[in-house]
Amino acid sequence: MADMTAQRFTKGHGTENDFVLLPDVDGRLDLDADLVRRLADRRAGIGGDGVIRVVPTASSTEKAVRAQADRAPWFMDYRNADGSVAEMCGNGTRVFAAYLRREGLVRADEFEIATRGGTKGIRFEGRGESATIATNMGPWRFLDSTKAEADGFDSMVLLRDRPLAEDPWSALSVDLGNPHTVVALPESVDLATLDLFHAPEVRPVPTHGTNIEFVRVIGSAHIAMRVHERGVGETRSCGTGVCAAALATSFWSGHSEPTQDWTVDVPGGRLRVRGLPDHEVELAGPAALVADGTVDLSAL
Ligand SMILES: N[C@@H](CCC[C@H](N)C(=O)O)C(=O)O
Repeated sequence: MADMTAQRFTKGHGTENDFVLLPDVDGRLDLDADLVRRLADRRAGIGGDGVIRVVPTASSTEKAVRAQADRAPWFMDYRNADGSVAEMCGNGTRVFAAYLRREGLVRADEFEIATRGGTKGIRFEGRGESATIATNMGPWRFLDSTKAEADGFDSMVLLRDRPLAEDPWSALSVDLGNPHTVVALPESVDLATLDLFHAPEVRPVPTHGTNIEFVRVIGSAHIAMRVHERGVGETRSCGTGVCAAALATSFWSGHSEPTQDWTVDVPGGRLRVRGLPDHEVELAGPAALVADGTVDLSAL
């Protein structure tokens, strides 16, 4: 009899935003929040910012996902390290795409994948491990476009270690399928020394939580960013966050849509953000698959 607790996995990352990939070609794996937390645990498990189940779209239990099956045969079932489910993961799309290609599950240079945030287009630029992978992240929007247009900001962010007497920082909420709050750091604040260990406070409190990006402009269409991710904590990169940061900064510099490519430096590397027609945005960067193995799920 097959050992049902022996599960194959691949470890991968996109600009050091790291994931445990679990192939589930029969759609039989019962991936609950507790199992995700155990797999993502960096001491007792394999370790990762998130877990990605690689599953045929048609086998998903989620109706909105199954509806994508005609265009996108594979579903990126993404979970945060705390076990919560998220709509989208930008870096995850590239790692997922690299895995599908390496395993021969997809052979084309351009194809679509299913996510909870809708179908996303993938395009390989170049071949081999050094290929850049571009994801059409689809449509984006400011959560409160009226406020964005009027004030440039719609919320406030305060770090837990900063005295309450200090002014909170102004921020803008951007929806990339998942929620983001982008902070334009005042000149006097050093991005590198921010303490992002604790979740920053956001006002008004976002209904479904938020990922929070801290941004510093370092050149023409070039920013540096750090992020505190919903359901994870500080990570070394966040693809949807990088798009939100570039879109917000471009907006603050007077462009309602990005008019040129933006370069975004994160602690784990560098990513490219490009505005696309129809209010869509593209994210491009590397993906690496670094280890393969088998995990005994009953031992976690
Ligand atoms: N790291 C991801 C985003 C993952 C989901 C996020 N933590 C959320 O809960 O929305 C990315 O690369 O976009």
